[in-house]
Amino acid sequence: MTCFPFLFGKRAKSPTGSVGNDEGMHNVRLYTYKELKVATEDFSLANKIGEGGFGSVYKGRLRNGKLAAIKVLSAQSRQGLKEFLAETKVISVIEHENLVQLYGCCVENNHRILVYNYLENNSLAQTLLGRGSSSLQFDWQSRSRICIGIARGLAFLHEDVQPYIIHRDIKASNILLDRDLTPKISDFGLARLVPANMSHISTGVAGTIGYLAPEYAIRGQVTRKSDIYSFGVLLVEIVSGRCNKNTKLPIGEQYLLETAWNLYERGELVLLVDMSLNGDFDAEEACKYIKIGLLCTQDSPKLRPSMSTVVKMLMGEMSVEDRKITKPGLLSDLMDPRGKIPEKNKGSDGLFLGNSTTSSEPSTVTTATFTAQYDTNNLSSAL
Ligand SMILES: Nc1ncnc2c1ncn2[C@@H]1O[C@H](COP(=O)(O)OP(=O)(O)OP(=O)(O)O)[C@@H](O)[C@H]1O
Repeated sequence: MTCFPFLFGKRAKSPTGSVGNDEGMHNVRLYTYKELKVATEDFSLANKIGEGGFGSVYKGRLRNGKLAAIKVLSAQSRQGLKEFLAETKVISVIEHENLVQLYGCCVENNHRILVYNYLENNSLAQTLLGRGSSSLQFDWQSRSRICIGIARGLAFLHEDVQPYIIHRDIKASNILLDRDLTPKISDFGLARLVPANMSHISTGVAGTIGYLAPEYAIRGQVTRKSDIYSFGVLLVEIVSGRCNKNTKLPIGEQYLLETAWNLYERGELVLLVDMSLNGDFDAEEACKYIKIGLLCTQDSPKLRPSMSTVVKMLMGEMSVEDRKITKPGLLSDLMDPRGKIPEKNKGSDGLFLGNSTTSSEPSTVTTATFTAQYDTNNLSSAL
């Protein structure tokens, strides 16, 4: 294995994680294609563990004996060498207990391959929300630990990394679990760096519709607050053990957030807690978590708490009760019965106006890229 040092500027450190080192130097490990080929037994089907939007993922054993998840980026998601290495450098210096560690990459010829720490217990999508396909048991304590861990990882990206990172694709399939069910946020490296003093960046939208904040889904407006919205959806999924949408349920109960809001209004939030816990949970805490989920998904980005506040609320260091909770922003509310977004819900320039106030933080507007992927006039099939 070849190891090349890259020069880095000085980066901040946090008590729970680190970004870079004081010497300003960091090694990005460059793997040869041959080593990764050997590690994955020629990228065999037997070693293929997943397929995502960016390419295929293989399990492999590296020469040093460590297991790795080896993500082979598809031709469409391949960047030029310079950009790829720049991004890899940024990602590989970020270390936190709740983030998947990037070991290094391979850039030989046209190959663009990322090598990550391998997590034994799959994603939350395949386990907790995987409808009995996993033997893992998630009692209330482990769910609570998972929620707090994800919140910490995201708070680290949002508030400790300089310049901060917006994940843009927080969802159950991007939360991997290690042997002890410690959650690790994956794919954060595929987000783009947003310099604190920069107002806009323009890149493709990578989110999954059910987790998207309305302002993101309609205007392609990406801020830390849109990540916080997605986290709120995920939080309610973890407590309820349900996916954000279930078409098998009667109309009116299909959208998890809508159900959560209705139950909140009726003072019956406890009914949303996963029945598979058989009542063995701290009801007050579970309801508090759902309330935090509702706060995170408020229609107005301004009303959503920061991730460090969310961590404090989850840990009981800050009260949720003194916060006014209004109806969450629901994309389904903006559509007419045919699944179209009426003109009145869009701005004069074709952007959604809704009833939200403008986010106070710099945002990313990627409307053109977004509409290329999802027809915003017909979101019902995607929702
Ligand atoms: N570090 C890892 N350790 C173990 N398994 C992993 C790791 N990274 C990815 N996987 C597996 O590969 C699958 C695909 O991952 P990937 O991140 O490419 O796509 P995704 O998150 O499922 O979808 P999308 O690309 O739409 O976000 C995951 O669901 C998981 O099962």
